[in-house]
Amino acid sequence: MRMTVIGCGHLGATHAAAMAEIGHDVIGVDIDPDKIETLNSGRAWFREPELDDLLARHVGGRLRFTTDIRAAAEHGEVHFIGVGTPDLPDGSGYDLSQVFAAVEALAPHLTGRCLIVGKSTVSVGTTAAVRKLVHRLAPAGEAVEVAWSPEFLREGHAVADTLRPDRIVAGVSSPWAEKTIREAFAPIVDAGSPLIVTDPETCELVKGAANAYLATRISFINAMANLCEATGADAAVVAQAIGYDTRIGHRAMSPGLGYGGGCLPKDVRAFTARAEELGVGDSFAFLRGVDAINRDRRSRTVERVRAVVGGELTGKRVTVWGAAFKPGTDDIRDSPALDVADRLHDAGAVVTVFDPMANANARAGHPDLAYAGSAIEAARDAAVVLLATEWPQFADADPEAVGQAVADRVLIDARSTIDTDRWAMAGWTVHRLGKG
Ligand SMILES: NC(=O)C1=CN([C@@H]2O[C@H](COP(=O)(O)OP(=O)(O)OC[C@H]3O[C@@H](n4cnc5c(N)ncnc54)[C@H](O)[C@@H]3O)[C@@H](O)[C@H]2O)C=CC1
Ligand SMILES: O=C(O)[C@H]1O[C@H](OP(=O)(O)OP(=O)(O)OC[C@H]2O[C@@H](n3ccc(=O)[nH]c3=O)[C@H](O)[C@@H]2O)[C@H](O)[C@@H](O)[C@@H]1O
Repeated sequence: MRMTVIGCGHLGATHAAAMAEIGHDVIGVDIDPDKIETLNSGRAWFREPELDDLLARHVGGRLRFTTDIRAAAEHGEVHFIGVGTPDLPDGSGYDLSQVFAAVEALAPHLTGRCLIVGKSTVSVGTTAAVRKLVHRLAPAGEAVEVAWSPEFLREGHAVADTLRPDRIVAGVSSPWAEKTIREAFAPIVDAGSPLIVTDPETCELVKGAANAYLATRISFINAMANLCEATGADAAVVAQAIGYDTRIGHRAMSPGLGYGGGCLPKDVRAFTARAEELGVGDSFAFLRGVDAINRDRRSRTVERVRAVVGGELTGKRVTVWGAAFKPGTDDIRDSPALDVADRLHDAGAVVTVFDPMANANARAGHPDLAYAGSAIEAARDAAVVLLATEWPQFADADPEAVGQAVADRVLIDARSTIDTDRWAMAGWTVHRLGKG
């Protein structure tokens, strides 16, 4: 099929490359010429495992990128929308301006039958609003249909999650839209991923529900972490023990510093705001708690560092291992690690950060912090090392080699990832968040 993907960021560039991989003829569109130039050279403008291989394989063949929305409009039978949907600064919902700008740019060039498929995360009711706009602006009128098929990929696993998703969900309004979506995703469905076809409202709510539920699990175990820290108990063991119940499971249950990134935090807030707008805010009041617990973990982490260095941060050398919001990416959007690093810096600590992938983005966005080229270099003369992003190379680091760099062998594991005994054998005092 001939397809376009509008918005070539973490979601869109990955989706475009994956659609080419399964045999479609794809044009990716973005408003940022620098991103387009990088993508047309066969690599992504951000770090994502496997993505550059796919881009290198297909760019110049059945995949190309452009800023020319008109050319793209003429090319596509299916137009995916993958632009950003940040939350509004006052937390009252999504800022949908990128979605509406993309549709306003695309629709006037649509002169024949085609399907617009939203992939961006939006609140319930957005498909209907987009459909109305499209029918007003497109010369082909109602021959242009609008469906939604939200994305569930995780950064760091984006390619695998797109090519072999746990499920695909599509919200459609006609048999033709369903048939077109089935054709678009056929190779993925044939390989075993279930495709759930539903109405657009249910589909929009599936995405909101999934992220709200994942965030709730993480905040639940972090509320347990608060309780464990107050009682001398161990939240990691609680998570492990309850997780053996197959109804509960072990994933998205790791206690520590809490969730960050460009999605879970804003999606929880926007979902809650939309429920309030629709008069069912009381049913989702607990999600305000989920968000509050998550924010509080960052404050508690700062306080733990302060306590460990003796109550006064001014002039104390603190190493922060990690800047990305999670391992496997250079994405620093709403990164818990950098938020804590900033707060430590603001409280007078001398903070040095190292991240295996995200140093450059962190330096650009947080220029007041100091950065090092390796985990050991970052630890030089430190009074405490804070492991803030769960990169495996931090857990695997040689405690003796790091020990020779630091002033004091004191480590705070904010991600429940360190083998405490191994570090203790090398003379380290290890504090683990979630353990009293
Ligand atoms: N990053 C992720 O892991 C996932 C993201 N999502 C959702 O996907 C959407 C996109 O997120 P990301 O890819 O992370 O954002 P991003 O910020 O990486 O990418 C958005 C892209 O859209 C481009 N853009 C903005 N306005 C445009 C327009 N009018 N026309 C064409 N391009 C335009 C931007 O230049 C940027 O390259 C959001 O709704 C997000 O919640 C959903 C699942 C996973
Ligand atoms: O809508 C989205 O954009 C995506 O949001 C998340 O994906 P992602 O943000 O890439 O990362 P996760 O692996 O879910 O981690 C999010 C945050 O939670 C933290 N986390 C994760 C798991 C855990 O047990 N504890 C915990 O604190 C991570 O460190 C990270 O900061 C969802 O997992 C995806 O399914 C979804 O598509």
